[in-house]
Amino acid sequence: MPDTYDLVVIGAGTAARVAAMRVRKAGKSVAVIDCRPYGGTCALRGCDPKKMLRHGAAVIDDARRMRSNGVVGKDCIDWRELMAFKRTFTDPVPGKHERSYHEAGVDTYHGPARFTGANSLVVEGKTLVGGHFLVASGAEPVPLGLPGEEHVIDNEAFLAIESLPRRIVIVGGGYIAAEFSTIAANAGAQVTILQRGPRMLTGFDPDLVGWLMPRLRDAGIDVQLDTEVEAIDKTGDGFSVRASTGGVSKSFAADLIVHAAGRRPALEALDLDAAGIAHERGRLTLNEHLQSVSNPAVYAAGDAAQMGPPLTPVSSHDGKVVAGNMLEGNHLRPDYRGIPSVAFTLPPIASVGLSEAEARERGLRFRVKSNLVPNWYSARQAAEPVYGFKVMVDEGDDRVLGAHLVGPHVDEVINLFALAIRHGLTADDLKSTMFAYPSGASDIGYML
Ligand SMILES: Cc1cc2nc3c(=O)[nH]c(=O)nc-3n(C[C@H](O)[C@H](O)[C@H](O)COP(=O)(O)OP(=O)(O)OC[C@H]3O[C@@H](n4cnc5c(N)ncnc54)[C@H](O)[C@@H]3O)c2cc1C
Ligand SMILES: NC(=O)c1ccc[n+]([C@@H]2O[C@H](COP(=O)([O-])OP(=O)(O)OC[C@H]3O[C@@H](n4cnc5c(N)ncnc54)[C@H](O)[C@@H]3O)[C@@H](O)[C@H]2O)c1
Repeated sequence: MPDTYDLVVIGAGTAARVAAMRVRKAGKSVAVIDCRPYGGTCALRGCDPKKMLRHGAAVIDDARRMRSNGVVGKDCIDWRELMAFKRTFTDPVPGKHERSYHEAGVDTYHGPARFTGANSLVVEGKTLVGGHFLVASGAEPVPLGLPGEEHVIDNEAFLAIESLPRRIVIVGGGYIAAEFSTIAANAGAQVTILQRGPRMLTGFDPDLVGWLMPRLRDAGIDVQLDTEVEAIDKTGDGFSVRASTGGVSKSFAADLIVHAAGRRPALEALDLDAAGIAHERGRLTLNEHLQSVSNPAVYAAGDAAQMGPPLTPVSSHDGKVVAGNMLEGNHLRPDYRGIPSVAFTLPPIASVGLSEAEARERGLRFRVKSNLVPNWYSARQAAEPVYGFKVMVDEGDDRVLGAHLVGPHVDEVINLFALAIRHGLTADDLKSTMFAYPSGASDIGYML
């Protein structure tokens, strides 16, 4: 006999949890399935563990900048202890999540889910029939398609390594490369980033990325741009990563090679065709309500849907949208305006709203204020050599179109610009707000 539910959710990450709990609260029967420990990427293999390790790196970076400014002593990280600190957060997550599902009356299943029909899937050898299905299966690293790819570890493995190797090569130059290199280099590893494009962090403003790069290099990170990885060979004492820059071959010795070359929706194992769920080039084909265009019982959310940027707040937002649509019929659409994004480098770099290039492409009339300001108090009090901004304001209605920041506190300050963009505040609204002084926010008036 199949078990029947109003909603069957594939995945137990952020998007899944928000949707499952809302639908259950409305009195519906819900099952959640995950093939990994409960909690998802953010809590177990992404944002949260990464930021705990990064805090150790930040202490080292702080101490180095304050050297000759009153801070003395040896700065170093005990990697094993730092990892143990991380586990104080991550270890309890699966148990806590699963308990809270049970307390709410949600059934939990463990194992890979695979569709067997338009309204059924199989997990743990059991068939589950659903009124609705939510694909919240997240994302996975893109296959590199290189000889020796099996020697490359992913984010999950990196965030769990028990001892820090001496030489680390990172394939790719986006968020994960920038953040993991910051952690590893400050913890004492020699890190090389191999990025195939002409710059790192392509989702961020190019001028600000340019200002940040010397800080990565000062931390000891060797950034090789326009460098495409081609093959990985096992050597006597580790690996050799073969790459090419403008047709010239190079090789890099490594003890550990980390994947940071992008992620794609995790859909392959689901057998979407068995349920008649349309997909194209590795992405689900969804309507504006995050519902499959070909199987109306199926919705998707978060990294699996990739309608918005693959970030945790987006997964949570999507979860609310799909829960509302499944409960009351399609009436909600995701609203992706003003989503802030931060790469947690040292210092962090942040962005929200339109880029300068997008604003120009749209033919908008706007003013841009941009400057590198290490002489401002916020930077000086932290002996931070990199502090800069670029803010665009519409010439017509004075609304903030986009804000791009690099330097101390910008991972927090960007949220005030996000508030302004999402709620249509003007530059004047922001300028006339009194922010606590001295704080990162107290610089906002001077950026507009
Ligand atoms: C290293 C790293 C750092 C990040 N840092 C940040 C950050 O600082 N800020 C931020 O906003 N975002 C960050 N992100 C992105 C963020 O983690 C994701 O956008 C978010 O966690 C996605 O949530 P989700 O619910 O869509 O999917 P997930 O949390 O990935 O959940 C999907 C779940 O589905 C399960 N699953 C997949 N296939 C199946 C199957 N066939 N059967 C059963 N279960 C299945 C998986 O095991 C997984 O647990 C980071 C990502 C990474 C990789
Ligand atoms: N702080 C955050 O919010 C955060 C942190 C980590 C990850 N994430 C999410 O996870 C996603 C994946 O992160 P990511 O860093 O893996 O991807 P990314 O898309 O940010 O960057 C991947 C980079 O790798 C390069 N690349 C691809 N193949 C290559 C090869 N063979 N050789 C050299 N370079 C190659 C690409 O040109 C690209 O610039 C991000 O899009 C982001 O949404 C977010």
